Amino acid sequence: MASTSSGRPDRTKAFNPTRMVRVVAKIRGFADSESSTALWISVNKPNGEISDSVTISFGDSGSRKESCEVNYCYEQNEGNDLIFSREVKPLIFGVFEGCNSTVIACGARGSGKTFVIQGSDEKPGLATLAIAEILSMAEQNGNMVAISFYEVNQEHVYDLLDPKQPTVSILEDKGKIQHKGLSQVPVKSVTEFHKLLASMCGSRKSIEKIASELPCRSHRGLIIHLVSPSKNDDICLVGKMNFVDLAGYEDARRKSADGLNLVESTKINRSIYAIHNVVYSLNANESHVPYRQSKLTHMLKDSLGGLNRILMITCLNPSFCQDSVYMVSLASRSCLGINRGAVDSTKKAKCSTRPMVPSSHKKNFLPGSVSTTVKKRTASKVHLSEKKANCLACALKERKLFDEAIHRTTSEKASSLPDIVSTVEPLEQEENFFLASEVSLYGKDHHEQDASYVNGRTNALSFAEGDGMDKENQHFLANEGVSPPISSRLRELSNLKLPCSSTSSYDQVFTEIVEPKAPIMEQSRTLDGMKNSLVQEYLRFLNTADKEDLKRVKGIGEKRATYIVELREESPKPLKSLDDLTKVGLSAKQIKGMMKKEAAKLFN
Ligand SMILES: Nc1ncnc2c1ncn2[C@@H]1O[C@H](COP(=O)(O)OP(=O)(O)OP(=O)(O)O)[C@@H](O)[C@H]1O
Repeated sequence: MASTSSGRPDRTKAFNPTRMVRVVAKIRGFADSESSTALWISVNKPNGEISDSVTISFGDSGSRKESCEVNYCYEQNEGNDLIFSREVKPLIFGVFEGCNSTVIACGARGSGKTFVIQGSDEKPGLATLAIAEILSMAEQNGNMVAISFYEVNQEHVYDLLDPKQPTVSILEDKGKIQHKGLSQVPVKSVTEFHKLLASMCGSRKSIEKIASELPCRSHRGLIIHLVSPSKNDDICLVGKMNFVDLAGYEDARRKSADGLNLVESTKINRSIYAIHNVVYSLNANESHVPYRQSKLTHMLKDSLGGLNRILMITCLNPSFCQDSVYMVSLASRSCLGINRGAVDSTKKAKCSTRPMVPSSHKKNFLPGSVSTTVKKRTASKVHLSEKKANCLACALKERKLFDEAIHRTTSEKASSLPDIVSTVEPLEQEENFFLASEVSLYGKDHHEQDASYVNGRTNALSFAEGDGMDKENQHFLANEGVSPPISSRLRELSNLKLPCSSTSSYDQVFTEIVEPKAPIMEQSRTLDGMKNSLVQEYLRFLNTADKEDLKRVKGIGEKRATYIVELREESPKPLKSLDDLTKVGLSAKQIKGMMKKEAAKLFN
């Protein structure tokens, strides 16, 4: 352990001033029940163990290869103890200096998150190893240690150490975050820590049966609070170490193994996107960090920004899993900014060490993009029965702490139900929002539909708002605003020298060079193909883009963009052909005009 002569940790070894976020991957070992098939993941570590950036590729040599970059990747044979000594121990030194750290395990379902964070009796996880280390260091330094355990389920936070608490409220006062109703229990030894875990497991038995039949995807967190006496006796520095075992990512459209409905599943995925968005924003030094996009990120706010440290461990299934690829690509996106970052020495101390990525570059750098839309929603728009159903599921849902502990009995849950139903926390009341995440990279088609379910409104906007749209109609042909990505793409395609109509360029190219056997048929077939592909691309964009991107398309203003987003609640792909654009109030003439404008050569 690095420490100064006074016994305090050596800060210089704990901090790398240019790195706030580190993203590593861990390929899980095979579980006993699995047959060890050929691995579909390969890792390229250009500098071996000291590589600061490694490439992970997916698929065997014969199939499609996708790849992405992370800071490091731990392979199957590399255990929690190695990850602990290389990744977590340095963070612990920071905690003793009053600097918070957060270790987040993310990944698809069954990718080994719990195994990494909690581990097993024989192979303790990172949280267990950390508490042992922190307690030992605390003893030497005369610090006090306390812990909190919580679960975030469907945007409700539950105290796992106190079953009587209905929900934990996240309050913010001048940037300071309070977890109202979350207990902190002092811990003096690892044995005490294990006893606490065991006591939580005790209440599991009575409800195990019910719990096994109920939804069980949730985020689990451990906070290790450290109170350090400073040189100045009257001031205590408090450092926090967080461990978060995120709910497993699962494509919301697939039938959930634990009976979650689409809304519940989408909500979980949104909160997973939210934490990635926060990490990305911090990493990219964005002026606005979207902490309030989910309960978990709001809760962790004071452990994520500033000089605090984040270790994101993206867990990978050893057998093929598209969700795993998707998750690691999200995590990779968060870490790309690190490698391209530069220190902005003009910023204040708190920010000066954060990597800077010019905002104009951010989108271009990234292999994928996650765009977010925060939408305020009033309580009245939530159907009460749906809300009750969700609350019921939340209240009855039980899961072990890092998969072992259950904190409430059925009767306690039942008795707390009215509270839960009637309790709307300030955040939810005022900012009951939805995070729309649109992600494109691997498995794009497969996953992007989550974005389509982002808006909880069940009633489609009526054409009473048509006035506004009419204005948009009048406006759009004259509007020569900023071209959205789709426009550029359409133009790019339409600018190809294609056998489309009797344009001079086509005539020149084809009359001079080619002697077509059946020119007219060939030409019209190619033309139709191109037209069709442009139309499909355009429709796909309309079916998936977020509101802000939609608004950048000519002919689509605030009202129409809102309406398109709302249409998606009823069907993930409401616009299947150009004719369907009439659903959003565009006339056939306008549609033709719009397509002509974008791809004139094809639509003449
Ligand atoms: N390194 C490993 N070696 C052997 N088995 C492992 C390893 N990591 C995980 N497993 C096993 O794989 C299974 C899934 O692991 P785990 O429960 O940690 O995944 P998870 O990502 O937390 O799942 P979920 O998303 O459902 O919460 C478990 O049976 C676990 O014991």
